[in-house]
Amino acid sequence: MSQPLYVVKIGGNVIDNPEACTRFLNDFSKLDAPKILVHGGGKVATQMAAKLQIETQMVEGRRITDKAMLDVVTMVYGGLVNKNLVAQLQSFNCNAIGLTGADGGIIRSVKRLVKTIDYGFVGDIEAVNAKQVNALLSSGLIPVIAPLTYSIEGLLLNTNADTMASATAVAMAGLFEVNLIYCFEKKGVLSDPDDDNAVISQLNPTSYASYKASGVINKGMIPKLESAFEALNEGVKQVTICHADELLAAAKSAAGTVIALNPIS
Ligand SMILES: Nc1ncnc2c1ncn2[C@@H]1O[C@H](COP(=O)(O)OP(=O)(O)O)[C@@H](O)[C@H]1O
Ligand SMILES: CC(=O)N[C@@H](CCC(=O)OP(=O)(O)O)C(=O)O
Repeated sequence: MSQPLYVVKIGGNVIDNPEACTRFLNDFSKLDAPKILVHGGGKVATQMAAKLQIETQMVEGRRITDKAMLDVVTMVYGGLVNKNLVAQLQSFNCNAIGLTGADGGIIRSVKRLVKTIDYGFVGDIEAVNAKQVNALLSSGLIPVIAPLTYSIEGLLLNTNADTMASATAVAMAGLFEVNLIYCFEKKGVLSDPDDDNAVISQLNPTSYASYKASGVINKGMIPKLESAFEALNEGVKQVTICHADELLAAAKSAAGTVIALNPIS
């Protein structure tokens, strides 16, 4: 059996809350296996853009990214957020190295082309260089990956952080037994968006389709779940969506929503 690897994604609402973010990073540093952190930061980018009088527009969980917005997200994700996470992890004895998908050529994408919507500088992931990521892990470093990728034409592209985590988990599944954990500010996927305790303990494609059709699952939860199912379909061993304070319990399948391809008996 191959070695375990955690791929953990932390969302923007937690990053925007300094105390919650510090608690999460402390727990992340305690995960007792090789690990990778993929971060978002959408909320911070929206706030920074507003300060610069740049309006944010999201379509189906993705940010419309013109050149001005690309400059904002590059500064916020690749700089401010990524480097602060790395510095804090160092204080927890976790030797983190901050990277965008362009660094070390780890995540390549193509400019997103959708006939009806011009997303601008947004990337759809094409390839993850698992060998390069593994070289970092082998030298004892903990990769902390910002949601920016590169194209073969040399563009830097804004890329949904949930799909970055899923694609990274899938690529690493060839080398490790991967446990993918999405952490955010709710206790899991909720059956009632107004009740923070209404956690769905297991979600499969059939129950997902029905919650989505009824509007219970919406917005940013859609790319998160679609990338979660894709990860399982492509060899990732376990996928969980949980509160950032419950990472260590979720790592033992004891918290959050477990995503499954078939109903779990
Ligand atoms: N059924 C649901 N359960 C939990 N959250 C949901 C649900 N449907 C929609 N959401 C929304 O999805 C958001 C998470 O998506 P997103 O904002 O992209 O998170 P992240 O910051 O982790 O990337 C939650 O903050 C919540 O508002
Ligand atoms: C293309 C696209 O939408 N990119 C995302 C990347 C950040 C992200 O995904 O952040 P969260 O995980 O905090 O939502 C964005 O700019 O919002």
